[in-house]
Amino acid sequence: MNDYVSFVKKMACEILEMLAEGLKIQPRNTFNKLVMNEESDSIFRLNHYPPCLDDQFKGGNLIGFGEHTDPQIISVLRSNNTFGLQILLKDGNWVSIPPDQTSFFINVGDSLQVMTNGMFKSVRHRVVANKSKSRLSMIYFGGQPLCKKIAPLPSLMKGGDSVYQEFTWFEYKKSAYRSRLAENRLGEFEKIAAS
Ligand SMILES: O=C(O)CCC(=O)C(=O)O
Ligand SMILES: [Fe+2]
Repeated sequence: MNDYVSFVKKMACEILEMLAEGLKIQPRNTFNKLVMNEESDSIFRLNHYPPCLDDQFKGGNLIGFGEHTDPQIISVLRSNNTFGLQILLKDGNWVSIPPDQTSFFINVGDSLQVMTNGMFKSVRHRVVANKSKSRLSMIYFGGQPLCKKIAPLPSLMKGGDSVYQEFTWFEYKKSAYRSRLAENRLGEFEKIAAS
């Protein structure tokens, strides 16, 4: 397991470096150095969703993991071949992500959304229970140290305004623990546009 975590951490860092390069951010290690920092608040989670019998569905979706956005910078998910993960589209529809045990599913976290001033979105997702098969997933969440300040990068504001106030990862977590899973945890840090 330690080997797997080291591998996905390295991959997450390489992806973050490529993102910075694509966005012409200098230095190129702006994002990945946060995850590589010895004090980075990264976690690894294993989820198991047992199959749910038909009569528990009562016609609707039975939720295995409620809707939310991932808080950290980047999430690297792998699952078995069981459907369940869905993402919310802008039009309000949920779409299923086809499971593929040979692929990684990469998610932008709230922190990356803030650092890119909303250019990259942390997509809302959830897991619905499967009627016949159990789902297993493992996710590495690459985060920053608790004391690190999170704010939009000046080079990405291009003369526009910052959409978020600066806050520390510790402040985000403190406020997230007080909130419900489905809440927009960035709401508290959004700047109100002057009218
Ligand atoms: O189990 C999954 O596919 C996703 C779980 C998830 O979104 C999470 O652990 O944050
Ligand atoms: Fe998630």
